[in-house]
Amino acid sequence: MKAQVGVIMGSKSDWETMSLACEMLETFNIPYEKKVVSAHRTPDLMFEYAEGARKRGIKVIIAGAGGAAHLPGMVAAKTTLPVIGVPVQSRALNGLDSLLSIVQMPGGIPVATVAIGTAGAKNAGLLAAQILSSFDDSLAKKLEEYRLEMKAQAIESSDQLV
Ligand SMILES: Nc1c(C(=O)O)ncn1[C@@H]1O[C@H](COP(=O)(O)O)[C@@H](O)[C@H]1O
Repeated sequence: MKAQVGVIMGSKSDWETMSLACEMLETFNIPYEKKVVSAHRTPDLMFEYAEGARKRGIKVIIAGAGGAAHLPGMVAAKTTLPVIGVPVQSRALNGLDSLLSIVQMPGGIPVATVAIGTAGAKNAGLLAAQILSSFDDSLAKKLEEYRLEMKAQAIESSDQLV
């Protein structure tokens, strides 16, 4: 099936984080593609990817990068698709550098920035699913079920406070 979500990351070393976004997309049976693309190391490929994404049927892009994390913002500059930015936790500055590089976009070029690290990556997958659910009732239903399951687990967890 044709990919609806493009999951890109600055390096293979980001996969440990970005795989959480992919797992979430798999939970909701959303077809996706994954690729290493870097604003710094493969700028031409990044432009090509961003410019061609909509034409190829991609509806949402999830872009993760660490450190000087320019990838999400630069991809957003070259497409009008929604871009979700995942700040990967860096070793030197714990991901604060990644977060600030992604979140402070200039007016006119938005990136929906999630939290640092794996929790952010998981939410990025979920947010992509929620965006797609605006035009897909069966996906909206699956998201409702996911919420109900989470609620039941939270309520049950009280019994485990021993
Ligand atoms: N921030 C970027 C970009 C970019 O923004 O285009 N490309 C690679 N990187 C980041 O460099 C970190 C270290 O990469 P390596 O582990 O390959 O040295 C990764 O977290 C990657 O996202």
